[in-house]
Amino acid sequence: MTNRIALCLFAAIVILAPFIPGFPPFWIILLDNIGLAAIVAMGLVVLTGVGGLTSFGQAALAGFGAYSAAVLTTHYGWTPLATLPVALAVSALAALLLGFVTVRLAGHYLPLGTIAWGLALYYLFGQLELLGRHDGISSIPPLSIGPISFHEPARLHAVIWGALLLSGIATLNLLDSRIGRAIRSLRRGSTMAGAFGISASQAKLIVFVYAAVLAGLSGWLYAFFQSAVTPSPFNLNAGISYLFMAVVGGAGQVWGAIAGAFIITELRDVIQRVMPALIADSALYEPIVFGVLLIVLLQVAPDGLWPLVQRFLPEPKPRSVPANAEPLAGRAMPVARGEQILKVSEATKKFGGLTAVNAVNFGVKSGEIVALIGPNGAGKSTTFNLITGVLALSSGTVSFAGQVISGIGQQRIAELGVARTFQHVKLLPDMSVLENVALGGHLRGRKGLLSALLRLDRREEAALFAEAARQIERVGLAEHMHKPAGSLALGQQRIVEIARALTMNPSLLLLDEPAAGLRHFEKGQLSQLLSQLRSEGMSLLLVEHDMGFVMGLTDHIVVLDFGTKIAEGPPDVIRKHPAVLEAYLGGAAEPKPTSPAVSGGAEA
Ligand SMILES: Nc1ncnc2c1ncn2[C@@H]1O[C@H](COP(=O)(O)OP(=O)(O)OP(=O)(O)O)[C@@H](O)[C@H]1O
Repeated sequence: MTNRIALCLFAAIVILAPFIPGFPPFWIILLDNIGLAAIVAMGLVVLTGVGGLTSFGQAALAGFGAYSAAVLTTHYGWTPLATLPVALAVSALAALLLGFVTVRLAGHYLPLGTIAWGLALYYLFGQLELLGRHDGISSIPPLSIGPISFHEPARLHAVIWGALLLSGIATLNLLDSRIGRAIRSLRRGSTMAGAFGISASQAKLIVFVYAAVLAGLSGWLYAFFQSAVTPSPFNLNAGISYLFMAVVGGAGQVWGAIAGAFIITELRDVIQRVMPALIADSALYEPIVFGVLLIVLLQVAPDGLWPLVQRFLPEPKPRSVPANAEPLAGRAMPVARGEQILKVSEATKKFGGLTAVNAVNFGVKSGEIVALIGPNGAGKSTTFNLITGVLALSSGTVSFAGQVISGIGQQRIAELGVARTFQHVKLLPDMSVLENVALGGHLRGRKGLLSALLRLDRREEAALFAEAARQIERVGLAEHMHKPAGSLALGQQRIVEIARALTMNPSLLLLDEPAAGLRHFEKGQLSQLLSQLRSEGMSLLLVEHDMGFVMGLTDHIVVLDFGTKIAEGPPDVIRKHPAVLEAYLGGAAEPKPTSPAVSGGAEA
């Protein structure tokens, strides 16, 4: 059973529950509170659980939805339904404005930022005359759609859980989309996302607005549920509570939001019912007991409760790879074979007093494999970062296919067709190899948020996954396609990164230590693959410490030492170059082969 069908069945049962004879009205109210909270927590599933952005301010965003409904119906006589688009738009706009400032904050500054505006908005709600100050707004008319009134609890209950169902399906759709993968990539930092043309700040803003719209929807429903709105349900405590729901339930999982909302709401309710029977002045101790129970819960299930439940559920079926998907559009090589595709001119990078790369010049011709070698700390990875736009040059330029690319930004460089792998593998370990590789095709897709939410992106997704599968087969990892990327050996993870980069369909491929961690025969296979790419016209620049691998494969070698180029030329020349021998072994011998030549080239 798919998640969507399970969600529909579950929501249907909950919606129909009040029609069971003898179903206590009090339970309907409890279920409604759970549903309302779960909608907000659903946004946090994507924002915090998937995107890694912690927000304590979601309750305040729900306030925008609630107050929009309250003001427009009571002050201006709008019909309840007409206020819905406004409530969602106001919440989205507020998130957009707050997000512009907040998502740029990194580390603990981000949650602190959300606390700051969460507090500020709560006090604002309590001060504005229009919003009735701390007394709020009462006498909100019951929700109605045309002639149908939802005054009756069972009906409003159906609307709340119907809204939760739609939110859950939209969230599942979002997570299973090109935009969803971009959001997931945020957890590995903006450098990895940027390498595939994903704007981290844009992805953060999207997820921020999405979570705010869900919070706004919950707030809008709350206004009609309570028939009154005051600032207290939108204070910082409520914001913390929503975050707890997402974390306790299992941040990152749609079912986790529902489980978390259920547990926190029910726990609070049980404490409030049981404690007065046990001790006098129980109200004093309730928050303490609640806090202790939460800590115990988090100790027992640090990843949340839903992953514990999942252990008893059948394994989800691996994603099927469409056999007859349309091929993705290709990319013409930007320069003719043999012409210079990459030119690094006087590239210099200073970190404070340290010159990591010092006026380095070299080039890569189309259809050529060039190696950048040098002892540890020579400046190789820094040079990669300068070429791919991760770091800004202190001086000098980098040109790609005749166009200066220094300063144009990581994303634009990726769009031009420069793909890379990383020295320290940057995969999403919980995601399958297939999904990780599909991330590399981000720029080859076009479908945005709306298409993802409405699932109008299936053709494009099929094409992206077919391409990802093709690249995985190409690098020889077909049997691992459906495994979590983190379960593979480190050497294999490096190969997954190559498949991911190839899915971008690059003209220039930069590989940072691709052979590290591979066994002898795997190095042979990798060498064959890279030779094959070269014969297809792709250009490659690689950083590699394995001299046997480098000498047997490359056409040209550039040697750095202490940030300065000390030699360049074909492998035969480099192997005997006195400056290279000096840099590597103090002049005692040739650069030491750490593996035999693997591509039929000369042994180092
Ligand atoms: N962000 C940074 N801030 C300060 N210094 C840095 C930074 N990045 C690199 N360096 C320094 O720049 C020098 C070159 O580092 P780089 O990582 O480019 O070397 P490398 O040749 O790739 O080495 P290795 O083979 O060990 O990976 C080193 O001295 C390193 O400590």
